[in-house]
Amino acid sequence: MSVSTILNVSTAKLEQQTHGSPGCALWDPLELIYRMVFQGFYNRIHELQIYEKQLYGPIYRDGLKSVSVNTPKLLEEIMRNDEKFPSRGDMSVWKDYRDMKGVGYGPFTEEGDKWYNLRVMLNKRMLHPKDSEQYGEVITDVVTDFTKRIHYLCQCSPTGDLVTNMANELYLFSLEGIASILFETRVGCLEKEIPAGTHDFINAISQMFTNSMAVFVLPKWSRNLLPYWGRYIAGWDGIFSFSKNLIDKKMEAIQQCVDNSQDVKGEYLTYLLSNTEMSLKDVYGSITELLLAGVDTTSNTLTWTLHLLSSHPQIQDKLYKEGSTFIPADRIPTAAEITRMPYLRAVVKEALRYPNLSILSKLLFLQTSFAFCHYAISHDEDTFPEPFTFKPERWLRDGRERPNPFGSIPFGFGVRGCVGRRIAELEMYMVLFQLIRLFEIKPDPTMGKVKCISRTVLIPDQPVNLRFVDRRCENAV
Ligand code: HEM
Repeated sequence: MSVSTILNVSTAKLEQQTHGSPGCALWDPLELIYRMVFQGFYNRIHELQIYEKQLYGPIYRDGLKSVSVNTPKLLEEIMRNDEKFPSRGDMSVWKDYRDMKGVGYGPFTEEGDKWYNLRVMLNKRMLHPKDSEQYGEVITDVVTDFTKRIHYLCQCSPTGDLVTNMANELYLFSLEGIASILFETRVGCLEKEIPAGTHDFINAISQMFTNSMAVFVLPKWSRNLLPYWGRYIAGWDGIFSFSKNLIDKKMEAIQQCVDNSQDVKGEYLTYLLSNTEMSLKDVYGSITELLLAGVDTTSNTLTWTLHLLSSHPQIQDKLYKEGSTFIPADRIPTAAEITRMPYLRAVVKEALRYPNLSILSKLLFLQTSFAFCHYAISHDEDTFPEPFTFKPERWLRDGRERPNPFGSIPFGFGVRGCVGRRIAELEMYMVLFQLIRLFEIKPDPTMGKVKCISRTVLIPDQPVNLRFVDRRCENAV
């Protein structure tokens, strides 16, 4: 059955048509529990998608009553019919905190025309490919500090070149990067001693996320009986108080300039704070949600990319050669230059497809809840020959046939797509360029084979350690 057929029938008709017709299974919620618990798919949701595709075909009604879609063509057909105000699934537990404390909504929690108006303002200076160029210098400073930290960590390691738990280091890098753009100030994540306020903020984010699943699944009446809700609220309190403090400081600085008749200079936060259509409450809500969206996503992608590069030395070599050809060794590339490096772009695009950050997304469309199985889609054999091989070349624009773009949409698509895409890409290109220029990255021989496990995103099943062999020492030998 094609998606257009589905879009043209009512939900009731869909029930009839999917029940028992070939390729369209309507399976029981109990089957889902069986798959998760007894077949062990609990932390391998991505593999479950491939398994179900083989069983039920490209489109079927799943045990949660959503219509699951798992080919690029069908995904494209639905996405291109998207509504003006697409809905982001259930964000009620995030909204509960904001309603309770009278805090503003941001792009994740806002809906309908309010969401649309917010996005119109947030997109400016962020979403256009050229917009990220203004953040080049800020990111270069963060990258420079990060490479110093890598040198320092290597020196502290017994072999002189090992960094353990890269995900943790890249989390600090991503938080410092996005915070320095959003707050227009550094927050000290890459210092040897992380400042206490920043440390508390990192703990608050972790506390909020750790308790959110329990808060989401447990009934509301249990909130005052069990500890999760209290911890979840305390997490959010810590997150908002950190953001508010930095935004208020910026506001004071702007006010001082205005009082002294000086020009107000600044970037994103200054623009939002000076925007008369945005209340201070909107700014607190939006900046906080942008911040949360921009840390794990970027750091997880970087962890996978570096792991893949360490296990594919030929690809790493090509990347190094591209960098040396494009930019002289004594110069750091500008944001405009780095976004023009085809192989670097292809490596990041392939890393975003291959372990695949976002495995599942939901969309409510014409009263039908769709579940897009991104892992199955981005491993579709017709679109990606050898889908389980890391092959950046498939994305090069050198005359070869390129895959259907809907085969991999790591940043989403359309008006509700990722607002931070250009910033994330710039951060990733910059830090990868510098790391590959300075080091040859090798796997830690004591580690076993790294597999993917599914949480909200796909993460490695063990801490990823890497060896950073200084290219200057190598060349000297
Ligand atoms: C590798 C890094 C990143 C990836 C893979 C990623 C991916 C995504 C995806 C898949 C969505 C959902 C899109 C949809 O529903 O169609 C999204 C939404 C969003 N992202 Fe990102 N993101 C990344 C980095 C960032 C950064 C750095 C920021 C902040 C500057 C950010 C801010 C947001 C926001 C605010 C939304 C919600 C948009 C809305 O609902 O209007 N993301 N992102």
